[in-house]
Amino acid sequence: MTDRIGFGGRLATAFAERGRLCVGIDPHADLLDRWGLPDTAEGAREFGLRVVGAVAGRAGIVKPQVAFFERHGAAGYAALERVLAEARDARLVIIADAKRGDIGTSVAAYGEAWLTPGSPLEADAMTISAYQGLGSIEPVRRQAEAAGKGLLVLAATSNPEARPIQGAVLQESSRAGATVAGAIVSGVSAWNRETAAPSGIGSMGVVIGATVDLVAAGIEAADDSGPALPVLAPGFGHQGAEPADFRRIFGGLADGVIVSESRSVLAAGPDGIADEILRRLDLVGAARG
Ligand SMILES: O=C(O)c1cc(=O)[nH]c(=O)n1[C@@H]1O[C@H](COP(=O)(O)O)[C@@H](O)[C@H]1O
Repeated sequence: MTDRIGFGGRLATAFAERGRLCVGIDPHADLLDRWGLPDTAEGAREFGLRVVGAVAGRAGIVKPQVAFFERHGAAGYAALERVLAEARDARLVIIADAKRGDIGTSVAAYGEAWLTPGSPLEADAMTISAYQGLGSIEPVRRQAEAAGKGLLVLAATSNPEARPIQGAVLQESSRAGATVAGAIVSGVSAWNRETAAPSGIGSMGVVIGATVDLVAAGIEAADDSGPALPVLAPGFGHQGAEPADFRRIFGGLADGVIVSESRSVLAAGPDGIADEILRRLDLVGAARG
């Protein structure tokens, strides 16, 4: 069933009501230890449930990093399903940080897993890579549009090793002369403008690290004729970027920025996380609305 509000609409509501902080759910082994939990699927489940409990009623968006559950095998997936169900019940916007990508027929199976309403792994949006060509993820784009879900396509990631590849300049195609990152941002922006967006934010977005120099990466601000482009922005907190700087960092893309933090929030531990979420929300406070 099509959700008319769509990912962009749910994001706009979350921004207006709870700010734009997204809390990562990354059950690293050392964090589990700090939280007094075992490094097992049960530990990851308990960690995830407690993070969801702390976010609910404070911030509006969570981003489970799938790999930290996947490393526990089938039991890890069962744990993730529980955490996702709890986050859905709490009406949080869920971004599955799955970073999938493949040729069309295979990538569609990923879309079914993460974006199909009723799937045990159902999220509101997923991270995806287009390094097999933007066209390779078209099937997931269609699935997302039909189900009112969102895509966040890796464009310029926060890790410094990404620069030589994501900053490489295209030789052929209609986007010759653009960097890989710039071409992904302009391609996804075009998709975003084509997607019906009843709110001011669209549902097709990108991932750009807050540690990235947008000009050096060849990324131009979206043209402002359509709905804002959702921009999942990790790199705040532990990786060094300051949440309060997000407008300066993202310039013309700032309206769609999701300020994502994992370790900087999670390191507060089970007793401190609720206050830390409120503190980080205050830092991004100017962003509300
Ligand atoms: O897609 C992501 O979320 C992501 C993209 C990126 O460019 N850099 C990046 O760090 N991430 C993820 O964002 C989170 C960052 O975690 P912290 O550095 O602890 O805030 C991790 O879950 C990463 O997998």
